[in-house]
Amino acid sequence: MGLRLNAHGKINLTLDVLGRRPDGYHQVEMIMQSIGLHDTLEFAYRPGEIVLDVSGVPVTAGEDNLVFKAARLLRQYAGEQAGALIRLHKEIPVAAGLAGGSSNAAAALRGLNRLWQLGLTDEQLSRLAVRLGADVPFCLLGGTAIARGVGELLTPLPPAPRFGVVLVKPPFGVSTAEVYRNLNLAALGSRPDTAAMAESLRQGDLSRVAANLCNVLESVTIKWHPQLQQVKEALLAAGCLGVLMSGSGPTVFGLTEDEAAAASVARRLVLPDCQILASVMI
Ligand SMILES: C[C@](O)(CO)[C@H](O)COP(=O)(O)OP(=O)(O)OC[C@H]1O[C@@H](n2ccc(N)nc2=O)[C@H](O)[C@@H]1O
Ligand SMILES: Nc1ncnc2c1ncn2[C@@H]1O[C@H](COP(=O)(O)OP(=O)(O)OP(=O)(O)O)[C@@H](O)[C@H]1O
Repeated sequence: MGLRLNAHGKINLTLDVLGRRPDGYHQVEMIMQSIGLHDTLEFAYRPGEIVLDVSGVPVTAGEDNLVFKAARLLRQYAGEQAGALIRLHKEIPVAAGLAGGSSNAAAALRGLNRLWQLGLTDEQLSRLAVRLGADVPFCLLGGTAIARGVGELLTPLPPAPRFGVVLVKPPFGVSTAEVYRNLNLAALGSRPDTAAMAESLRQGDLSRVAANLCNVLESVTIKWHPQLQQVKEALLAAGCLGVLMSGSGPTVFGLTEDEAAAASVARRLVLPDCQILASVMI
């Protein structure tokens, strides 16, 4: 297999919801951050058919896999004679709030654009990306960015420090659609200060970054799963400087000075049934 791409997960350092649109989607303002944890996609040309082979964390290999959907979308430009064998190896937990599927879709768009020599620009790919999911345009861009609109209007921020990230994935998933649907916009409680978070990142000030972590979707997911509050407390007790739920959850993350400190916290944590991973902001 000639072409190999990493598809990185993300965490949300802030997540604010500004309103509900007539189509049911929500206007958001959030600071998104890529992390080292990644899946891998390999691409080889195959005339006339798209074949997807999945290994690692179990996920559908059928037509509802986002890699398949991305390939279908791009094939409109390549023609039916174009095809590919795509090998997807999954490490990112599924339905976790880490954009695993979205990052796979973004990597599929990038990989097949190259494999089929389509020459689509980043802007063209981004317009296709949002049709696959609100997080997919960010996953194409990567790094650190403010996302607005439904998540597709991106303002890149300077590269953030490589702070360590401890990820705790409880033994259940949540539906992003259900979480948004149950959000009470009239009673959001504390809201993120996006500008203050962007400035804290620019200064590389971990204690200020920690103090500005805020995600309004916690009000829904933690109410449904109060054990997430205990996970947050356990991460703080184990030495993380700040903790937050990522996206719609249920993964909770803690921040440390660097990846080695994250690995040390991950080794010390005892949270039965939870998956615990050490990673880094990239
Ligand atoms: C929670 C986040 O992951 C934070 O980055 C995103 O806002 C969600 O991104 P995503 O999972 O890629 O979202 P999609 O797959 O496009 O949408 C899943 C469902 O979430 C809801 N949704 C998503 C994004 C958004 N801005 N408003 C919404 O209301 C919609 O009900 C949608 O049917
Ligand atoms: N390649 C894929 N990897 C993971 N999940 C996929 C993939 N393709 C389709 N899915 C489906 O997408 C749903 C959401 O999975 P995903 O891991 O992307 O969730 P998530 O991390 O909560 O995403 P986000 O943070 O973007 O909301 C799952 O129900 C899963 O079956």
